[in-house]
Amino acid sequence: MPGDNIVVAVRVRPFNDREKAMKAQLVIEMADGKSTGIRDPSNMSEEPKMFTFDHSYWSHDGYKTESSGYLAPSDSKYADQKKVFDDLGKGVLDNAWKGYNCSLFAYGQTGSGKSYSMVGYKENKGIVPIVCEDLFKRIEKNKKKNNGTQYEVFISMFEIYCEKVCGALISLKIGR
Ligand SMILES: Nc1ncnc2c1ncn2[C@@H]1O[C@H](COP(=O)(O)OP(=O)(O)OP(=O)(O)O)[C@@H](O)[C@H]1O
Repeated sequence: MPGDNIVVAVRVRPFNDREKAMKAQLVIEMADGKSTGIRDPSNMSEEPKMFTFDHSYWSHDGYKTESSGYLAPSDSKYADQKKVFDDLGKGVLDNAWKGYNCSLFAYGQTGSGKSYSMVGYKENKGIVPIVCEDLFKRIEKNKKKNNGTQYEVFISMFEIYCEKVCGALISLKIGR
């Protein structure tokens, strides 16, 4: 979001096969795109504990799989990859163009959906590839307009796993 220094968002993904097989109970609710409620699974009738974020993305259900494989909203509540990019990625890109250093940080337990939101899978591209595509498209467009302008793009990507920091762009032979 341009103008904001820090934007915090949470996203709830669909149940995976393991969770479905164990008949996992849904304890999260998101009513208005900002608030996230968490219920105590041992006492579902109790009021949920409420938290407010810049964005609370409901991606648990309310989607259809298009023939391309893209998960598109079938319900207005569902936040697809485009919505997440429009809200979070576009601001990063706009600020990068203004010359600010920008960071995206995803946090969550294993399998919670960090890679899905950040990088994405196949047709469901995440924030990083869409930002890169848009960035290089805009560079190409500007290059045509301003003859001779040189552009340099620097990017770094890290994974912090079990408190160890690994460069995510280095060769697999050198890294993990
Ligand atoms: N919003 C979503 N919609 C549909 N599927 C999702 C969503 N988020 C995650 N998934 C699916 O859940 C699984 C786990 O997601 P992902 O790989 O992004 O987790 P992760 O947090 O990066 O895990 P790890 O820390 O182990 O790398 C994947 O199969 C992914 O496709």
